[in-house]
Amino acid sequence: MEEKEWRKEQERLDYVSEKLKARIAELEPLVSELHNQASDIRRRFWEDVTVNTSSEEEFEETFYAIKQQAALLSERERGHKLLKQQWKSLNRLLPSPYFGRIDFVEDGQTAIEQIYIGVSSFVDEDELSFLIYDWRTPIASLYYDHSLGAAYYDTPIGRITGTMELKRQYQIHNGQLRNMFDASVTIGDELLQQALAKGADSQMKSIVSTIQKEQNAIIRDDHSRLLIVQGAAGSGKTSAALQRVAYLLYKNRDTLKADQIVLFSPNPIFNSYVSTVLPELGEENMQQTTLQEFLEYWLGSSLSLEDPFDQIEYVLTAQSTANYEARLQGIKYKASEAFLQALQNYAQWLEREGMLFKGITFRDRELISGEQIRTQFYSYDSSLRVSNRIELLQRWLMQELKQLERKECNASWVEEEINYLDNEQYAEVFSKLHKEREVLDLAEHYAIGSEIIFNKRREDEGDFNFAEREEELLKQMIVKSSFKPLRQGVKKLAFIDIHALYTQLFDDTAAYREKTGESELPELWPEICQQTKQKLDRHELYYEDATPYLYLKELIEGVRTNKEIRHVFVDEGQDYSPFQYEYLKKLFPRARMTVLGDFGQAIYMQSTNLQHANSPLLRLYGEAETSLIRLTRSYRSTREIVEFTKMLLTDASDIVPFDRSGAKPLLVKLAGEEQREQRMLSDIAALQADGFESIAIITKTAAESRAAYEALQQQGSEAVQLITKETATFQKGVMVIPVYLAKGVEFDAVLIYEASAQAYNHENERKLLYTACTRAMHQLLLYSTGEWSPLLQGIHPDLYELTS
Ligand SMILES: Nc1ncnc2c1ncn2[C@@H]1O[C@H](COP(=O)(O)OP(=O)(O)OP(=O)(O)O)[C@@H](O)[C@H]1O
Repeated sequence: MEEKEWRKEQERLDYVSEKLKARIAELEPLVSELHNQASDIRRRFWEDVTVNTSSEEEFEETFYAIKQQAALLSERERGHKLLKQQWKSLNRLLPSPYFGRIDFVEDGQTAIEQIYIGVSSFVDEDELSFLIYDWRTPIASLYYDHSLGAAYYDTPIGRITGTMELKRQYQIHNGQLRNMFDASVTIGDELLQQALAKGADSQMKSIVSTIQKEQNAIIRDDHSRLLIVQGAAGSGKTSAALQRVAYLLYKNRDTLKADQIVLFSPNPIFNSYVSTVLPELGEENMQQTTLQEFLEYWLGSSLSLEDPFDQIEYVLTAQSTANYEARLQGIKYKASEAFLQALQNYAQWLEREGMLFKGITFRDRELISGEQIRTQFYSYDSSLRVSNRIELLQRWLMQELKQLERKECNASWVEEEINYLDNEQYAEVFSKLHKEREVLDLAEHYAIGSEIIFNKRREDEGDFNFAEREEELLKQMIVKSSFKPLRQGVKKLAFIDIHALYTQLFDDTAAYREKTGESELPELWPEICQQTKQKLDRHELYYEDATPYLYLKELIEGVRTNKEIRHVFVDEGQDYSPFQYEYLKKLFPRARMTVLGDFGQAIYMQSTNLQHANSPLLRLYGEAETSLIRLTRSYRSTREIVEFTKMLLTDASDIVPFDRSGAKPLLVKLAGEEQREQRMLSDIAALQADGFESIAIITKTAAESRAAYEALQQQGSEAVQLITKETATFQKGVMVIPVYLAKGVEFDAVLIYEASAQAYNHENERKLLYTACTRAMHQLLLYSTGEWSPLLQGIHPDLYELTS
């Protein structure tokens, strides 16, 4: 029976492969023909239109000929692009046309429908029979959501119910059936087992053939304004997010383009790690950025911004420096909703008083003083919002500048400057004069006419005084170009002194309370104020100040929104502050948001709990518009690693390992650093001999990474890469990496460089250690040159091996 089934399936596969090949062969000449046609049109564009502007009619004709030619070209180019896409997607299908099948009988029908599912649809010549269904079609969701028996799927016209009689998975390589499983309950664990047993890669892979039911709910969520996913380490949050992007692009293909989706990722390495998933699924990549990149862009070059990596490095290493405690309190407070509210109140206070403007100066003269601007600002109707008044102010300043510019033409420096003009500038004035002269010529005909008709003497030719006019124009030109930066400054609202407005918030406690109405302040507020001001005075900004600074800027200047973006994805969402979420919401008013994260990995001080009953995230869009999905099953690591790592968390009872077995984590105790380095190198050699290609030595900080890298090199290791915050991509191999840069990424084996009490001693280091250990897929080794970290001491000895 089984052999017969296998043969039948191989026959169908051969049939579909032949069809695919035939269609590819059919398309190939069309693709290249359209390509040739388009290049031909482009090449001969100007040969085929006769440009004639001698009369209005000829001109019109030329205009339409060009328009027609351009339309023809764009139609051919569009046609070519479409066919090429089809051709590409067929070629993508060819080696492995589908990965699943379901047999479904709709209620009230007798016929069994066989649905084969692949990465894109393929329809037979009759244009009706689907030989392959795209995994994103409504019917394909049956495959992910149901097991045998009663099943249903939702379509735009309603729910279809029926019975699923068969669910089958295939492994197909190069058109050959390699494996076939009939699944019953979940999507065959066999395929998943095989997928998870594979080695780590420097690029993430798509999970399309093994998407799990709870992940499918994330991928296909169509209704939430905000979708929050709280998922354990390795539960497939990032994978599901990328599949979701592909789904959204498919479902809304007529209205949504890839560049209307933006993904905020934790670091540049992660960007390159995930960049191949969507192309693998035949879709274009969405926009990817980090919050840092984004903040830097909006802050411009006037301030130098600390990055989150330097901030965490400070938090982890600067315990003994002065004001450390104040900085920590500052980081926390500036991330809070309370500070957000304080800034909103401050903006209201500024409606009445306290606005600060920079005067407009020109050649060391103050043309318009800050005080004048302020008086003008407060002269506007006080019921107008600050941002509206700023708009009025901007117009007023432009007018003022226009008048001042006119006056400035008579200044003595302008006359002097005329002598230094270069030829080009003269030529420009000359051509302008010439144009005026032409206008004059035209006017001449008119003047002769009117002289005769009205019997009135026209103005003398000599009335047009070239020399005088030339000087006047030259002066205007000089002043205009010197005023250009002033006008640009007004356009960019440079006259608002945001720097001083933000700084004055930190003047003293009483003033802060008065301006913001804030009552609860961090205990060390005076120190926080001092620190913040010192930094601002150096034209630098702490990372925790960046978003509030920009937020205040937006409150005053009016929000600079991006209405193009329809979907915002935030990965490692626990690392963003409530403040930052509020900011993102404001910036992308037309976007839906998907936030994926794990509070167990919240290593930054500004973290947000994603699922807590009073999580600020739940309030962001209101609970009615928010959905929360929890993922508890962890796919990345072996059962042994998950059982061990979950004990590192205080509340991890609901993390469930996927049933894949491997070696227990190994704790290696060593007498000193040199021994540790030697032992590590020999362990790495053994791991490589076992076939593990991607191995990470994870350290707590960047400083420790550098030290580890140097120590290992001294011990003779050559092929180790050091990963720093500047590293944009990584190759397979052995690398040393600080834990916060390894976020979101995974390795075959992870070696924790130093897991002693000296390295991980405090509660706030728990999540760091957890994040580091959960990067391991197959093997986890921890080293210590001293007492074991107290965070490890509570773990039951059965869950690991101990050696020295
Ligand atoms: N349904 C699935 N089928 C196959 N592999 C899966 C599936 N779900 C997750 N995985 C694999 O598990 C690993 C972890 O997935 P992913 O990185 O998406 O998890 P995550 O929740 O974002 O992890 P973390 O929060 O720890 O960064 C990846 O190797 C991914 O391919």
